[in-house]
Amino acid sequence: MEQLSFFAEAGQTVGLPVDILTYQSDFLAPAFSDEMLAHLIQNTPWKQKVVRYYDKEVITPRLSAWYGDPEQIDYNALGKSIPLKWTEELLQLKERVEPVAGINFNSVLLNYYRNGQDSVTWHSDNETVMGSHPIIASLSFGQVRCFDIRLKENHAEKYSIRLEHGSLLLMKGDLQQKWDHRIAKSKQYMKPRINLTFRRIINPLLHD
Ligand SMILES: O=C(O)CCC(=O)C(=O)O
Ligand SMILES: [Fe+2]
Repeated sequence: MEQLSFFAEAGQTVGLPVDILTYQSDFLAPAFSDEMLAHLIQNTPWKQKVVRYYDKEVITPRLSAWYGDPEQIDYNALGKSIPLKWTEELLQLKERVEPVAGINFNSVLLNYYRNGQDSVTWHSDNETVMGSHPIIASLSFGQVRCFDIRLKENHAEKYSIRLEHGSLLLMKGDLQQKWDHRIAKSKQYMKPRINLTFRRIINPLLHD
């Protein structure tokens, strides 16, 4: 089974299927990204989620936090947990990614991978509350980790992108419908990494 790797060279990502993913390695300046990484690690009320898998309770191998507009959206009615309110820093980042994504986001999920043992398993973000072809903007800070994708119907078709400090990955098109993605564990020494995925929850109450 062959695994292709796409490495960003001077802002160019060779061979990347651009209809589902676009990647910009140097989206945010390194000094700004350093500050943001330290700020987010320090000032986020990180939680380790427990999720039910059939009859088992599984502790997710990473920390997370969920921010959004609790006054605008009835998250409860949509089966989502109530988010924290936007911070200045998160709003600043939201404003940076929106013009590139071409949409406005109303929620962001933060993941904190403390070391190489932290990970997110194969999944797709295909919740109906985001519509069938969501655009999700993903900002990464800290340790470079590999973002793997594989076709749901043919696991042999897979690609990997190294998500760098200050990079922006846009997930779009068929990615959530036809592909799964993950951040695998690593046996190598890994420093902390923070990832932010900006999402647009479709609000039935506002008909948007
Ligand atoms: O950490 C990442 O780059 C991806 C996170 C992710 O897939 C998610 O939060 O749904
Ligand atoms: Fe995801």
